[in-house]
Order: sequence, then C-alpha cells, then structure tokens
Amino acid sequence: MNNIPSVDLADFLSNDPSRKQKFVNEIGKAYEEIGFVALKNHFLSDQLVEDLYKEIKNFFALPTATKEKYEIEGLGGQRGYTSFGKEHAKGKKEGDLKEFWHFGQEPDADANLIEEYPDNVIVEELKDFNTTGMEAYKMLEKTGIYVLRALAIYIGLDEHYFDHWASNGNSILRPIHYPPIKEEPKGAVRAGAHGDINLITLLMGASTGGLQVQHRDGQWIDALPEEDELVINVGDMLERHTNNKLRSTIHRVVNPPKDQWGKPRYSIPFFMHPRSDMKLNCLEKCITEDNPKHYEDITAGEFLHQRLVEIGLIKK
Ligand SMILES: O=C(O)CCC(=O)C(=O)O
Ligand SMILES: [Fe+2]
Repeated sequence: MNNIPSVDLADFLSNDPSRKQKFVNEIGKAYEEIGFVALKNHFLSDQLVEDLYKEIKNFFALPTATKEKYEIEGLGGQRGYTSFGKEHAKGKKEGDLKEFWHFGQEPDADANLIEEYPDNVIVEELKDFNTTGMEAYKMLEKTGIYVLRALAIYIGLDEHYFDHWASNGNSILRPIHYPPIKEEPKGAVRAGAHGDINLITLLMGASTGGLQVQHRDGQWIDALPEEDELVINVGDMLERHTNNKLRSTIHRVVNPPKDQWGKPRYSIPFFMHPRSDMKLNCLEKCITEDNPKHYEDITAGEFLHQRLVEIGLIKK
C-alpha cells in the first residue's frame, strides 16, 4: 500500500491549463502536509533504470580494496566512493549500514562552474558505469526542474524562478548499497532518521520497502511507491527558503525483519542542489504576520558545508 500521495507529471506537462494547475495544487498541498509524493511519468526509461541497477550492483560487488581506490581524501565524500558505516545521521553516533557512490554535476562549459565542481571519479573496471550514471543524472535533473517549476507556481513566484539556480546546480546522484545484515546491528539502522539537506530529492528504489516517513503526529508511515514511481521530497534548503511553507520531512530506512537480513537493498537518491551562490534567505512571499521569518540569511554553499560537518563527511 502506498501511503504517500501519488501525482502524475503528465498532468503538469499537458497543454490543458486545468490539468497543469491540478498537479500544482496536489504537489503543493502534499508538501505543506507530509512533504513527500510518489511521481509517475518522469523522464527515466525502463531501459535506463535497468542498465543503471546493473552497473551499480556490479560496482558494489567489486572487492572492497578495489572500491577503496575510489574513496578520495579531501573531497568530503562529494565524488566517488564512501565506505560502509562512515556516514551517520545528524546527531547520531552509529554509522548507517550502507556504502554509496556519488556522481556530481558536469556543468555546461558556458556556466562558468567547471573549476568550482570536482571532477567525477571514473571506475576503470566497468566501462559503462560512468556514462550510464550520468545519463540517469541528467534525466533526474530534468524531472526535478519541472517539479521545481510546479512549486514556484504554487508559492506564487515566476514559473522559471528556480531554473537558473538548479540547472548546472551542485546536485548529487547517490547509488546506495545496504548489504545483507550479518550480525546484531546494536542500534545502527540502514539509514538513521534525517531530513535531506538539498532543495528536493528524487528517489529511485523505494518500492522494495524499508523507507519510512514521519507524520506530524510522530507516527512512522511506510512510503511504498509503485515500481515505476519516483519518491520526491522537500529538503531542508527548500524548507528554509520557503520559511517552512514547504516541509522537509524526517525519514529513515529501517532494518528488515530478521528472516530477511540476508537480502541487500539498493536505492538511488538524486539530491537536487542549487548553485552554491544561491541565497536561501526566506522568500518575502512566505513571510507573514502569522509566519514570521524563521531563519538567518545563508547561501546554499555555506549551508551545505555546515551540514557535511554535522554528518561526518568533512572534518571542519
Ligand atoms: O534508501 C532510501 O530509500 C532513502 C535514503 C535516504 O533517505 C537518503 O540517502 O537521504
Ligand atoms: Fe534522505
């Protein structure tokens, strides 16, 4: 059963203004309430999804020593491999039961960002790994830009307000492997409760179960989309920019029951970040007498740095 609202991107892309507005209302309402939706008709083809899973499973199946060649010091885990147990949720000491890879932005030459973004790390053992990953990256980015357009309309901004900031933004595609659980996890979980850092997250792979979303009343709800749906949620940057109008909802990935410890889990979130110089200052449209300004002014780059220290990926 799917407990988060389902929306159809085909409505937003249709030439029918009432269907487009229906999408805007549905996603906006969902983000004011639960902060999560399942989205149909994104731009990832079935073939691309299949190819991407194949590459990712092959990568994580490589010997640990081979994977560790790609764990590059000094990048704060922003590109390449991050080994098992290294990242922890903010405020938690146990590392998550996961290892992951990061693909980063390959900006257009005229965006003047080539020097700002570190190069992607190339996996020598798998000839299609990097091209397939970046193909998926671009399709998720394209999907995310439409979602942000819908949200811009919902907030009362120009439809294209986010385009400049999100295109060529500092987004990350993170294939994650949660290996089979071999011994009592002692307080560790596959992913500890957290809010995402970025503007929005587009997640592949939640249909296998394990993802839970925290309702306002404190209860945990299973987020179980259909296989062809992406789970899309608001992150802390967008919550902050909209002065809490759109909610970044706490979520986690729980360990399966003991009889299923032998099964690995794979998921692939795309963390959509803006360019680092975007100001996340609370939008005037979202500040009212009932909802006064909640946050200090900050840029996306400064905010990201703070959070990477808090989750153990950079030292200071
Ligand atoms: O693996 C999942 O389903 C979700 C992972 C997640 O929430 C994250 O990496 O931020
Ligand atoms: Fe997350």
